[in-house]
Amino acid sequence: MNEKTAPEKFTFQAEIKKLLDLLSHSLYQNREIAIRELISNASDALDKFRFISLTDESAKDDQPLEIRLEPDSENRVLAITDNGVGMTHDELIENIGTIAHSGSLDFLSKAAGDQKEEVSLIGKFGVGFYSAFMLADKVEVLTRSYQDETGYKWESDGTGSFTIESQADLQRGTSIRLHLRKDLDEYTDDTRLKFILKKYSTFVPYPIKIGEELVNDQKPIWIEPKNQLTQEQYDGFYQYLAHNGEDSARWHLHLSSDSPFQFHCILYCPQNNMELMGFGRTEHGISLCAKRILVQNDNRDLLPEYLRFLYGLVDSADLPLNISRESLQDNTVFRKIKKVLTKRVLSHLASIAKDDEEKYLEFYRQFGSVLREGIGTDFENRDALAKLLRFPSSKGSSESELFSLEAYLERAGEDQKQIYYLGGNDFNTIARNPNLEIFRKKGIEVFYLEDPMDEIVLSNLAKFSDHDIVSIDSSDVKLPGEEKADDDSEESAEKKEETKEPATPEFEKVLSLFQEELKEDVESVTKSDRLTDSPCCLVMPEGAISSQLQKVLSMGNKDFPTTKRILEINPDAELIKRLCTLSSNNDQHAFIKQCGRQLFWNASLMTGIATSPEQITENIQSMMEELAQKRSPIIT
Ligand SMILES: Nc1ncnc2c1ncn2[C@@H]1O[C@H](COP(=O)(O)OP(=O)(O)OP(=O)(O)O)[C@@H](O)[C@H]1O
Repeated sequence: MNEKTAPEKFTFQAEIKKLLDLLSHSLYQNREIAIRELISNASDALDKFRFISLTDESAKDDQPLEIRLEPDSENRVLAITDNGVGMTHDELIENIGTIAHSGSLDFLSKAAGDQKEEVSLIGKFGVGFYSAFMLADKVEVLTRSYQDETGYKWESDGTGSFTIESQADLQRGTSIRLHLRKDLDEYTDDTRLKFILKKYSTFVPYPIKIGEELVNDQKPIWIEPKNQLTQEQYDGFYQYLAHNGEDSARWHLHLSSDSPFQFHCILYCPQNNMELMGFGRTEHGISLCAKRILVQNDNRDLLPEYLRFLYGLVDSADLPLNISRESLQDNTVFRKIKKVLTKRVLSHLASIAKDDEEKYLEFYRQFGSVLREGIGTDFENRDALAKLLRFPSSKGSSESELFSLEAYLERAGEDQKQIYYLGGNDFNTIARNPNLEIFRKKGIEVFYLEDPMDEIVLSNLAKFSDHDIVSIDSSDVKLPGEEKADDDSEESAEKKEETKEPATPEFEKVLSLFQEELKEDVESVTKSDRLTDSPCCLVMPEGAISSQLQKVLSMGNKDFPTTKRILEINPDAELIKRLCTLSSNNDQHAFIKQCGRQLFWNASLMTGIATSPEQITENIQSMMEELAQKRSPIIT
């Protein structure tokens, strides 16, 4: 099918039309990144071809893989050409007629609104190719796939449609021909182009030529000794790998090893966590090379999921070149490299924390939400990960002051055998929770967990440095000193009972009236040892999960069985003392029950589990009416 056919005409998706409009009219501040995007696509196409030719004998040829820039100032055309995989007819339609990532348009519309540097993130969202229209008012793509005899020409002026027609005599690969916009003649100027290439594409691992002149040195910096590399070189390589608009990484880790297996590696931690910015789960992987040859550019198995935010490259002479993705995971060297990298990253984080806690916290505020996932998945490195966790606590003044489990234990008394936490909607609400009263009185620190994921992480961890980690809204929480009596012997249980003040018959009566009123709603009503001021609080029965966790789990599943709480009553609270004095009078029992119900509702409101606002308001109103009647018995 070599004879010329009539061009087929296609209309761009509506989304793409909007995108093209934005790219050509609004996002003009940093047009040079379009060159970077097109070079990056060319480099990807060369990677793909190199990988295919490793396993497919028929694809091999002697042509050196390279990228060429051909400026034609007379016709004001710049061509960017590669001899990579090329595209078939269907690939052309599929790859450059649809948007890969649905969020990209929204993002770009916002970026166009404030003209900020976010526009340099274009490449992240699969709109790389379309940036060609920032430079050109007509773009031609001449391409022939390595699998095809026929080549094709794609053409568009970026307004609403594109055409595709077959094209004879094309070499394998792709040539993007940019018909430059008015006033953009500089993009046919060699010096200007060299400047742009040096800025963005130094580390592209293929020769980039302008005419016959080589303009990048493709130096594999990862095999160089660390002390011979400059920060600029590390930054440049980071920009090349990450493509995220950041000038430099938060930190990098350069590792080299010769035995028991050989590998070189540079890992970079970005400044920002894109997941926090609402871009969904991070999808990029690590570039994997065997003897400097790229085997995969987005390997996601080389690091555990909870380190997915890292960018980097790993090169090992001990890895086979032509190995499938699946069997790579079973490869012994691959698995060992993964193990070493994980340990080294965690120890690097520990050393940052040791040297400069504030710097570590800056990292943790960005990536802690991803890192902590490891507690539930990486049992081998659990201890190291646990030391890297940080949480707000009663020692801080807001949710942004974070503390480690180790620092917590350093402050705890010697007789404290448990680590305490309390979950809740936000820092201030947690701080007002009556369950904390005894802890505050005794000066015992409690972690305040406003993020339910933190609670899942801590209940998953369960123990740290021989200390049980417990939620203080559990009925079996032990205060320091109490644990000693917790050896199940009857003798010690009796002693414990003896030290408690016996409940008065009046108080017992109040409890039994409350119990009668609330028998459907609570597990039991008991005397509290943890309250100092408030009249009551709700706690979870022994062994049950915490209130906050229960709330989160029932949000995801309406049928999740709710555990009935225990209502603890403080005999020293003013209100309770007064109810005790009324308890011998049978006529007052209905009122005591009404108070018991309202106290239960109040505690439910504090815990964020109240479900019947209309009943709560009705009850308060009827009590108010009664009070008002006493104050003003006659209506005039
Ligand atoms: N020079 C090229 N050779 C072969 N295929 C190409 C070339 N340029 C683009 N493509 C194809 O077009 C697709 C879309 O390119 P585009 O730059 O818009 O997004 P992307 O490269 O997939 O995403 P990103 O820019 O985030 O890397 C590519 O995935 C690739 O399949």
